[in-house]
Amino acid sequence: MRFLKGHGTENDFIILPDLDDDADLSAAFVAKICDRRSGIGADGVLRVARTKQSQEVAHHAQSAEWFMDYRNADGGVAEMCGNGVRVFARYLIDAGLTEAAEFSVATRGGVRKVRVEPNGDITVDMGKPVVHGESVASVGGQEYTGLHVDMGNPHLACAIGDPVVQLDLNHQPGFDTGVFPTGVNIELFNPVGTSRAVMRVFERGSGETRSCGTGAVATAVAAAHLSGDTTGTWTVEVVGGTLTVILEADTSYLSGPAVIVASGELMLAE
Ligand SMILES: N[C@@H](CCC[C@H](N)C(=O)O)C(=O)O
Repeated sequence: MRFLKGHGTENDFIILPDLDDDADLSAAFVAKICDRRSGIGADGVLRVARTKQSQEVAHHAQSAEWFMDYRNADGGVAEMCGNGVRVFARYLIDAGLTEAAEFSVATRGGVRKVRVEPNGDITVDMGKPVVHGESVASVGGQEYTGLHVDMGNPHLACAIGDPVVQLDLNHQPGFDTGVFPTGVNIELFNPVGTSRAVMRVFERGSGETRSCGTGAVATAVAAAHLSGDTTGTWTVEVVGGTLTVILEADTSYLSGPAVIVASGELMLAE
């Protein structure tokens, strides 16, 4: 099986072109190839399939030719991945599977519009974030209150006073399983002024990653919320780089770099 490797602000993915939707990826196989010692190593897998041939999203075939089938590093399925969509778009362009500068990608969380910027960055229309209220995460014995934001996938974005660089994110943070029965992506951030945040993230199914696109938007929403705002432009600094988030009344945008760094033949079998 052919694979490629790419990343968006160091949120890294294995890309599996499966254009006719023939592969049946097991969770164990995904976990095996994402293992950083015995596999290729990645935060997740982006399987590329034709929307019309993928039963679970075939109803989106009129709006988007390609389906991003996203899997976390533990093999679990997720609805959306913001950096994943950007890297997926970069792959479609590089592989000549699309020639347009603006196109749509189908995900389990809905159809996402993508645009290539003149500087090569890729912007995704992430849709309208849905704010559900507050909940609590616990990290290293400390409890942090945050905002529950739905970006197609679940997030708890917590503004904290302690410097995020000092957090130990080697272990699963605690969270309210009554509020998040299928797990949650937890962002911890330090607001800097009125339009910047420094963020770390512990992703559902992948552990601490160096960036998370849906998490960056959730962080911008939570940061804006602190000052009673719902719109504005935010710079979100993650461990692996910098993302720009624009919050509008009806939608949100995520922008940043996305690159393909390698391709090869996978020797590991299902
Ligand atoms: N890294 C992603 C989010 C990937 C999915 C997430 N771990 C989940 O389970 O919801 C991003 O860039 O948004």
